[in-house]
Amino acid sequence: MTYTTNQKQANLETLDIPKVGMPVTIITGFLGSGKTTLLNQILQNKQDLKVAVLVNEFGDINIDSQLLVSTDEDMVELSNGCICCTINDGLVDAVYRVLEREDRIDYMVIETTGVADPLPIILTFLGTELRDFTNLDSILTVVDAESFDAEHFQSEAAFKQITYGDIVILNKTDLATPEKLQELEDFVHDVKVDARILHTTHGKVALPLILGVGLTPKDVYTPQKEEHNHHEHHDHTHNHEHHENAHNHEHHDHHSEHLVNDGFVSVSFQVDKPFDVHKFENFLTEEMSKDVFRAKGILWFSDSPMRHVFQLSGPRYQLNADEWKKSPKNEVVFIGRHLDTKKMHSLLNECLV
Ligand SMILES: Nc1nc2c(ncn2[C@@H]2O[C@H](COP(=O)(O)OP(=O)(O)OP(=O)(O)O)[C@@H](O)[C@H]2O)c(=O)[nH]1
Repeated sequence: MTYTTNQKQANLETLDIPKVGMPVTIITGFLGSGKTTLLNQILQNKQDLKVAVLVNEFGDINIDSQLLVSTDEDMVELSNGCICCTINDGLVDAVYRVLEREDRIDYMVIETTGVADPLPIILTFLGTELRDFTNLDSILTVVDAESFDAEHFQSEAAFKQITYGDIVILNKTDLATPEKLQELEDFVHDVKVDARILHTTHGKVALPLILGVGLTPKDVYTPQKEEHNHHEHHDHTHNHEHHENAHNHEHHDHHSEHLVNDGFVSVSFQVDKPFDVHKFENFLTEEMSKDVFRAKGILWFSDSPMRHVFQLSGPRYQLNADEWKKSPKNEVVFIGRHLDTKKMHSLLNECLV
C-alpha cells in the first residue's frame, strides 16, 4: 500500500506516537549565582537548535522572563513559587505542553529557583512516566565563585545543589582570586569526588561542554513517593503572606508541611509610579534590611526615560539602563531570610515620587 504524506501524518496522529527522549538539562545553583546569565548564553549561542525553556522563579513577579534573550521560536514557560508544589501542579504539565507541541523542539532547559533542592525535579524526570519521553542529560550547578564558601550560606539547598550537580560551574571567576577558586575546587571534590568542574565568567562556556553530554546517572536515583527528601519540615502556612498568588491553587493535603525554600522568603513590590533615584539608592544603602541576600527588578525612575534592570546579589548591586519593552512600571523582588514585608513596603512607598 502507498501512503500520501497526509495519510501518513493522519495515521501517526491517531497512533499518537510520543516524541521520545527529549534531552533535558537542569540548571540549578544558589540565589544570584548566574543561572539566568548562563541560560542567556545558551540561548544566544544555540544556533538553530530549538530550545524550550522552563523557568521556576522564586517570588510572585516574573523578572527573569523579562531578562531572557529568547526568540519567538523558543518557548518559555514560567512557574512561580514553592518548588514542590510547582512540580506537582505545574512542571509536569509544562513538560507535557512542550512534548505535545507541533513544532519541533530539540532541547529543554529548566532553570530552578536558587533556593530549590534539585532532587524533586530530578525525580520528576526519572521517577515518573516522563522517564519514557525525556532524557535527563545533565544537572548543571552554577556556583558564585566570589561568595560561595564551605558554609554554603547555611543553606541545605545550596549544599544539595552541589551534591546533585553532574557539572559544577564555578562562575564569576572575574571576582574570585585563584586561591579562592582552588579552595572551591577542593570543597566540591570533597563533596563529590568525580565532579566535573568548569570555570566561567558571565556563564560563557562552549555549549558542547554542557549540552548533550549524557552525564546524569539514571540508576542512582530511586523515586520516593510522598516524600520530599528534606531534612527539616516546616509548616507551609507561615510563608503564605509572601506567596499568596503562588499558593492560590489547590493542594494535595500532604503538601501542607515540607521544607519551605530553605527559610528564604520573598517580598515583591510593584507599582505604576516611578521612584526617586536618590531615595531608592538611599533605601538600598541605608535602610534595607541586611537580611536581603538577593534582589532583582525592572525599575522606573522619575528622571529617566529608560528602564533600569536592577540586580543585587550579596554585597553588590547594579543598575543597567535599556529601553522599555512595555509601559513603565516598577517591579522588584527582594529575597532573604526574616524579611518584614510591611516595613519594606512602607520604605519603598516612601521612595516613590
Ligand atoms: N561580575 C560578574 N557578575 C556576574 C557573572 N555572572 C553573573 N553575574 C551577575 O550576577 C547577578 C546575578 O546573575 P543571575 O544570572 O541573574 O543569577 P541567578 O542565579 O539567575 O539568580 P536567581 O534567579 O535570583 O537565583 C547579575 O547581576 C549578573 O549580571 C560573572 O561571571 N561575573
